[in-house]
Amino acid sequence: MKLFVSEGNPHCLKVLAALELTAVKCDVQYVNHEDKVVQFLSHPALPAVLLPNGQQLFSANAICRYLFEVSGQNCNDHCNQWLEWEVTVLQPALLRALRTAVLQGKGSDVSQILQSPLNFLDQSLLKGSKPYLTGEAVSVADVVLWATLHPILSDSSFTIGEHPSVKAWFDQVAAVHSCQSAVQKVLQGKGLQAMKSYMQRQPAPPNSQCRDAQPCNNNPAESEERQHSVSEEECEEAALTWSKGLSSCPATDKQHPILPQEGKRNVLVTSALPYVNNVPHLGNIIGCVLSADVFSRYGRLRGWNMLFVCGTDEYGTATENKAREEGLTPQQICDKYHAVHSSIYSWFQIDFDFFGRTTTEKQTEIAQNIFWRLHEHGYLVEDTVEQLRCENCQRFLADRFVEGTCPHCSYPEARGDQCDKCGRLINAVELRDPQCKVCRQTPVIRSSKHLFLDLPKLESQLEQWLEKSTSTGDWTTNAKQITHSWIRDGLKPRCITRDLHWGTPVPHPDFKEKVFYVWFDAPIGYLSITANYTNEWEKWWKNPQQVELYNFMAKDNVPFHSVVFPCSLLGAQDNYTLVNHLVATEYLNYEDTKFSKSRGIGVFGDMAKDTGIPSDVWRFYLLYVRPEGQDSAFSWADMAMKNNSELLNNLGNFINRAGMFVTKFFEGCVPVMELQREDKELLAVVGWELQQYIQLMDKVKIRDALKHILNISRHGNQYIQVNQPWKKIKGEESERLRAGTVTGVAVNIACLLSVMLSPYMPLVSQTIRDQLNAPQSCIYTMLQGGGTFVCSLSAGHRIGTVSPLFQKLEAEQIEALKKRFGGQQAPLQSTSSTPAAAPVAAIKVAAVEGGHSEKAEQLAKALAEQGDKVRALKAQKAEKDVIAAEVSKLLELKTQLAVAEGKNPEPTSKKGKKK
Ligand SMILES: Nc1ncnc2c1ncn2[C@@H]1O[C@H](COP(=O)(O)OC(=O)[C@@H](N)CCS)[C@@H](O)[C@H]1O
Repeated sequence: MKLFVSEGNPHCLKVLAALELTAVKCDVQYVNHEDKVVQFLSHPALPAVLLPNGQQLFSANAICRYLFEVSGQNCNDHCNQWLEWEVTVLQPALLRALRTAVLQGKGSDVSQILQSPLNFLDQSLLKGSKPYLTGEAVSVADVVLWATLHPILSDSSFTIGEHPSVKAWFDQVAAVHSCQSAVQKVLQGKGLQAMKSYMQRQPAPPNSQCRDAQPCNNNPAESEERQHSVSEEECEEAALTWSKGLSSCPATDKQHPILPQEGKRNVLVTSALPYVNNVPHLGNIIGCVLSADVFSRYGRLRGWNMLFVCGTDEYGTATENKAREEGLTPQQICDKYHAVHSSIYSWFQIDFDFFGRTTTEKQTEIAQNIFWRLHEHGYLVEDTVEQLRCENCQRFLADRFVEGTCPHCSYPEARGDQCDKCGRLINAVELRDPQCKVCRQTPVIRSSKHLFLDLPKLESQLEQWLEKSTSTGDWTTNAKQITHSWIRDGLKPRCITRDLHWGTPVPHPDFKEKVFYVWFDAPIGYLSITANYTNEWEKWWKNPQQVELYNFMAKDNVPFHSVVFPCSLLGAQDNYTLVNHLVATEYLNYEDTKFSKSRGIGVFGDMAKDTGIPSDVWRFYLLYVRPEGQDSAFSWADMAMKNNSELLNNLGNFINRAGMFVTKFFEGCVPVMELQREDKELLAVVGWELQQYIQLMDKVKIRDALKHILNISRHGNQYIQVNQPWKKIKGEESERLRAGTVTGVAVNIACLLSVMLSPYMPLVSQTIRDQLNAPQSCIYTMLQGGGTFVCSLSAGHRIGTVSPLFQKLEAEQIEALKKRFGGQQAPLQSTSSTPAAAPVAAIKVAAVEGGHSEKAEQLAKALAEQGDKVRALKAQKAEKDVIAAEVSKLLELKTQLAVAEGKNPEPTSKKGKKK
């Protein structure tokens, strides 16, 4: 066996380390970077190994794996997964980092490029709590990842943030003698500079940002770079794929009820169930239903057997309050707002297979069944709780409906769960002078017996399941982190009953006046909604062997889906399907503030349709700014800009031009195409973008995948611009032929774009296919496997009538919309004659708005947001220091507001405040 390596080649480091570590017998030959060791490749590929049977390996990871296997150390699934991650995420990022550092001298960019993969590695090592990646001993995965990271992590001139687990692991592997010796051989003690000559010979890497969790770089210059690095083989392969044309597709019409099928990928998709007591805002829409819809549509196009369910979450205090506010019964509120939700989602083209609700008999039946199973297996415990009860309102008060004087700092407006002044957590019964926030009467303390889900008893089962689910499924990083922090802090029993009327009744005779807590009840809604769709619901929900479950939500919902609900199902011991892929977004904010249902801040689902902007454009923009990895913001000005630049000038312009050339220059029929090198390069680049799109969509990176669609139309526009078919069509025969080829390739790219757009902009996608008269099978063919870009509109194909797809959004129009819709939520027409009571927070804001300056208004807003932030952090059980820092900002804002309102910044007496 012979191994060929070159000095200064970073890929050779891992191979030499693996060779020494495994002690496999092998001749090592040093060659130049340009030497073509593997004859049948058009470009030099090093390292390479010549095996005893004459075959060659020329992927560094494959060589390492081979060496370990020969020495009897096989790579298990976990190890394979790390190798996969290294090659698809870490290595592209590292090469980019090396490129910027070594060739462009921009060492400061390295940290940003590597932040996301290093965070991921750090978290995984922390969670795995083993010295090495796959266990107690060094594996091929450790060698490969260590070698990739070595050039950067061993150079102290880079500051790349704190990754304590990575550091400990890296130092351990670096201390292995074989690794040190490999470093010496490859870098010759010259550090990064040893790699300069190798790096200079490498083509610019593809836009690898889009492969990991970082925001996608949408820079056309980088796409151009990718085009220049296409090899001869890639061109030929792309042309061969293209020439295969369409394959016939199986029937894709949905047959209800959709049930799991043998031999199919059966995918059950749930979107979090939005609360029925209000109109959903844009944050709710992107956080759950729209994201789930895009993934379900994509899955269907891929030929997976998908079922997508959702519905309204209808029980709980919030509904009771809304009913009181609107002078309706809770049931009337549910009926009214369920219809409002349905109509909003249908306008947004959310293609549920079933949109149900939680106030149904099936819900009672299934929730009570799970309850009894938990009871039977000893996972419920009783405890007595002291609560505040308002005799005037005749109900126990949830924490957020009581206010009083803080027992710690005497602040008179402390809430039932915390004091906004001193930041301490409060038990509502400890408040001095408590008041019911609805009627302002003084509540009394009553003891009440409740049932608790014994989470500590279920903890080990939960951890075992989590280990498997998070390592085999696609859980977003925030979902893993939030879950991890809950487990880290230790699980406590959780109360699952409430002294309310509006809820699923607790069936136990000792608790017959009580109902289930909404967060025990709501996720059971997924099951009952499916049961209302089909009697055979258990084929989805008691079938983990055959079904893969995706849950879509935003970060605040995570612990209920990753800890509490799985514990309910595990404890019930009925072979329930548990979540395999927990997909949580961060938050979408509104301009520079937070969406707020109670204060009516932001754009709400019902307003969107009144703007006159098509629902596909709303979908596009929300998906373009989908809070993947970090919070993002809806901005009117940005929406107009993205519409005008990306949809109109880029995507729409390309598709329209391609179609118009066919219409104008070729009488509506796709011309003959004779592919040249330049066309094949484009096919390869477009094929590569398609593959990236599929890889990202498979991993539910919806926002990043969208950027690849836009890259394709950018490539297409550039191709048209360079080739100028409108000029060539007037030239000689060969030029006219060239105009035909360019037009034919372009219109086929337009067809591909319609397929890729389908999950995002269903109407626009269908309109493009109608305009191109494209065969239905194009969708099926192009999304098969890892993505195949074929010629679907062959020469002679007659297209339909082409017309523009998008309209410009003018600055004045957007300003007017912002004024009209950008502030407060318009009240929905109430069906009762009683005027709707304004929520408490809204009254406070209104008071400030009425009497004081704009500054006070801004501060009031900021204060409310900061209050939300503090509460969210507490709910997420964030670190104490983090909470304390945010509480001190909150207090500072409070003082500033008091000053802006001309008041004494010290807390005023409650009596004075009320006046
Ligand atoms: N600002 C936001 N950005 C993204 N996603 C958000 C935002 N605010 C909330 N959400 C998510 O929306 C859905 C629905 O939220 P809602 O408060 O109406 O309902 C619930 O949280 C529960 N009824 C869910 C029971 S399964 C949710 O996923 C939020 O995380």
